[in-house]
Amino acid sequence: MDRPPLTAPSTTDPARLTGCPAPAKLNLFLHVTGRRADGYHLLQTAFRLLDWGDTLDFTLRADGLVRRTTTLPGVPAKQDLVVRAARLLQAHTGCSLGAEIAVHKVLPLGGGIGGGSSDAATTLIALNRLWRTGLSRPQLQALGLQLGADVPVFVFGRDAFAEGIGEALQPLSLPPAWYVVLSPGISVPTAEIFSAKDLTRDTPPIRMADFAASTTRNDLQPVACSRYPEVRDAIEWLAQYAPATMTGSGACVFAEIPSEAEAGRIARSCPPRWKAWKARSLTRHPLYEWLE
Ligand SMILES: C[C@](O)(CO)[C@H](O)COP(=O)(O)OP(=O)(O)OC[C@H]1O[C@@H](n2ccc(N)nc2=O)[C@H](O)[C@@H]1O
Ligand SMILES: Nc1ncnc2c1ncn2[C@@H]1O[C@H](COP(=O)(O)OP(=O)(O)OP(=O)(O)O)[C@@H](O)[C@H]1O
Repeated sequence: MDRPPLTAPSTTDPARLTGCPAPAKLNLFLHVTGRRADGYHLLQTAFRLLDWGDTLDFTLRADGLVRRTTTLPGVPAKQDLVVRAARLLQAHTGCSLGAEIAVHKVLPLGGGIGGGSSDAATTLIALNRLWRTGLSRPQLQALGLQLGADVPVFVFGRDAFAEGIGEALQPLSLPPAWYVVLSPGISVPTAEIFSAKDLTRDTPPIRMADFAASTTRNDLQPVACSRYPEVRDAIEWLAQYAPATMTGSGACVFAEIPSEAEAGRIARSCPPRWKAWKARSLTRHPLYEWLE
């Protein structure tokens, strides 16, 4: 069955925001160009937002408590990026209000499609509205960066060419596209891939203008494939249909497909041990208009 598109919820109830979308992202390419003194890696990447994601509900609490009302296997509430995002916004603004947060998880965990990061960004955007804390988009991007390198792009809310550790963002105009995203059913820990001895860390920087014409790749892919053969197998399977690449640090892999019908056919023919979805690109984050 087709999914309805991710859209902003109605905001008529001042105490509740229901069905706030948290879209997935793809890294169309990812080059590791260096390493900072603190161990974080300098990257160049193109982020593409997808019309496929989690949804979150927020209910105001007057007592200042932040409570997660849903469970996420393997992730205690205190470590959940949505709870951490809410507490960070509270601490940063001195806000005395709290919230109940329900996360309706659709995106696979540890998939390189930024699920946790996007949930965190949606929490920052939604609570900034519910709590009337009035932070601007750049202020929320900076706050998001404290939670993870992938959070700022979701607050930025558009496809982006990224540098730095992924936080220096320039808007990227890309034609609409359909993708098949395939999850080989495993989680790949991002830190393990970045810390691998055999990771190439000296790819020469490209210019944003050259992105489409350059030969690009995901520098994290060979490392993930050698440690997690399922990722390599998934790329090989999808590559029968179109050039296939890993997103982020894996485990998901994707390919751009010329039509929705073909993307649907490929997704349906995915081997039963894996999961595949068709997904359309987004031009803007569905909550884009909630920030100036
Ligand atoms: C691979 C990507 O998904 C590409 O968009 C991101 O770079 C990862 O972003 P993320 O999951 O938000 O990552 P974080 O939670 O900030 O970092 C997880 C771990 O990955 C490593 N890390 C992450 C980002 C980066 N530019 N360099 C790194 O070396 C660090 O060891 C860090 O401890
Ligand atoms: N709300 C959340 N949703 C998913 N994972 C979360 C959440 N909060 C904390 N986590 C933790 O973060 C880890 C990475 O999850 P996530 O799904 O964001 O990975 P990812 O798609 O590889 O992200 P990225 O592309 O940003 O590296 C999970 O394995 C989990 O332990």
